[in-house]
Amino acid sequence: MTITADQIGKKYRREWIFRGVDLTLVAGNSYTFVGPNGSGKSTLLQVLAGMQPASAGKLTYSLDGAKPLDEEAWYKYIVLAAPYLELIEELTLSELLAFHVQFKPLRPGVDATALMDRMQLSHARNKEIKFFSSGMKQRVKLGLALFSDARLVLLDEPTANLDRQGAAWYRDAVKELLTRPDCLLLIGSNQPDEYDFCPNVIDVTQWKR
Ligand SMILES: Nc1ncnc2c1ncn2[C@@H]1O[C@H](COP(=O)(O)OP(=O)(O)OP(=O)(O)O)[C@@H](O)[C@H]1O
Repeated sequence: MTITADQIGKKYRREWIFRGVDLTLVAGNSYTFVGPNGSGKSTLLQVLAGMQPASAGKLTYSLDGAKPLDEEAWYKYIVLAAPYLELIEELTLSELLAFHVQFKPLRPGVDATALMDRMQLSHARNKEIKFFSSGMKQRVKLGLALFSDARLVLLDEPTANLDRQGAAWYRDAVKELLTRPDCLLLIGSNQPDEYDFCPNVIDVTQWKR
């Protein structure tokens, strides 16, 4: 998977959040977008994920050097974990995982039982998500992102609401993901310990014009 951004920009009403973004993001690598609150990290991740349309420029996704993918097919390759994305609160954890895998299978060798175990949430399998603590919900979001069979993994504020043990679990899981050469990891963060393993740190304020 390679994502190419050619002069992309995003504006809300008259305000450009970023402009003139040129990027080539290649599988087997991780990239972290940093910048102060309100600088546009989440917006850029959402545009790169195709969840928000760019206001200018062109974004292309291509697989293994082949011709660019149709925009309608992008979602098949993407998982995103972010504080602003909601889980389905009425489902139990078991039901949520069963629902999720209908659309996005888990990585080979990982099933729902193993994933609950990896998330250290087996004890809560029959609890409705609405009764989960904020840290438990964050583990679910990260677990679904890190263990789904997706080529593009986007993590916005990955350790939000996690305790020290949860943050250590995140670091182990994300490092395991980085061993996969077919996977492209994008992170939005203000917390160095969320991305200190990442060699490509990109300040989004350079595109604020
Ligand atoms: N739907 C929207 N309509 C109007 N403005 C928006 C919208 N979404 C975001 N913005 C504005 O875009 C700017 C960038 O917001 P964004 O959430 O991308 O920043 P961020 O760097 O992720 O911030 P934080 O570190 O606080 O999460 C902010 O000024 C925000 O108010």
